[in-house]
Amino acid sequence: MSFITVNNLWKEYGHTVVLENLNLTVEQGEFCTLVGASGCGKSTFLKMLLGQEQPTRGQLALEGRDFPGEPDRNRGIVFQRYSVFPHLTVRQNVLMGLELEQKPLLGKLFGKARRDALEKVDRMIESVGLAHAANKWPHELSGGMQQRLAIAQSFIMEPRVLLLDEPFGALDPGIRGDMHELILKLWRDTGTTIFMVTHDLHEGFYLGTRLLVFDKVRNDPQKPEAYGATITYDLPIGQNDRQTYESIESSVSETARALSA
Ligand SMILES: Nc1ncnc2c1ncn2[C@@H]1O[C@H](COP(=O)(O)OP(=O)(O)OP(=O)(O)O)[C@@H](O)[C@H]1O
Repeated sequence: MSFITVNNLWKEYGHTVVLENLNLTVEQGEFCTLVGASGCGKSTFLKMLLGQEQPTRGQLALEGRDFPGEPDRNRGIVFQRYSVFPHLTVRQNVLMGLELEQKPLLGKLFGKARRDALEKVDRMIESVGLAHAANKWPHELSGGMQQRLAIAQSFIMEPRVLLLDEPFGALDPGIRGDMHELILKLWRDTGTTIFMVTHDLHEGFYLGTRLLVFDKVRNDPQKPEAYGATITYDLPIGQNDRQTYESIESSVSETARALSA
């Protein structure tokens, strides 16, 4: 049995078909990168994996059972825009998830439980390269550092599935390279299954283990909402040639033009 099974999955909003007939199996520990034209439903797919949206039709299974319909601690998400708490320091931001999990009502840990949690927090902060900034406030951090913090917040919860929605999209190209190394290191250390959306086809072509291209195979210019996107390429990373890259780039650009027309 596969870790994640997607079987003839559809997502519609009213009369708009966003995703159609998605079929996919993903094993535990894979790192899938999702690319595709803007509006092709990549974030919608992540939301279904998170439990924030439900499929209209088809099956989405985790270890053979329907995905839990609500977000839970097994699934974490990092967005492009920093999602940290502005009124908490770096250390408090990372501690927060553990406190809420262990003490959902009080939101505070005490004594040994707090010391143990803080040890874990400090190890995590160190591993994302923020040890020197542990007591700083989010507004004192650069964009890259805030994103490191958001990543630490997610990994501290040890999610089995981590969803990254364009996590590096707002960062300078120089910083993105460092972030790629960071996410690959954390992924290797933890074995978390990752789905990462990116608009950068280059990024999709080398980061992780597998590239999934979301694209429309049918399009009616008179009724653009009639057909959704599906997975048109499912390729192992590192085994792709120039020609494949160019044909993906050209078909994604064509869909992007059609969607923005
Ligand atoms: N809650 C909603 N209600 C109605 N339509 C929605 C809703 N959420 C998303 N959509 C529509 O679904 C389509 C896909 O959106 P989605 O954000 O998943 O695309 P995307 O591929 O992630 O785009 P981008 O790359 O720009 O983030 C869009 O046309 C969007 O307007």
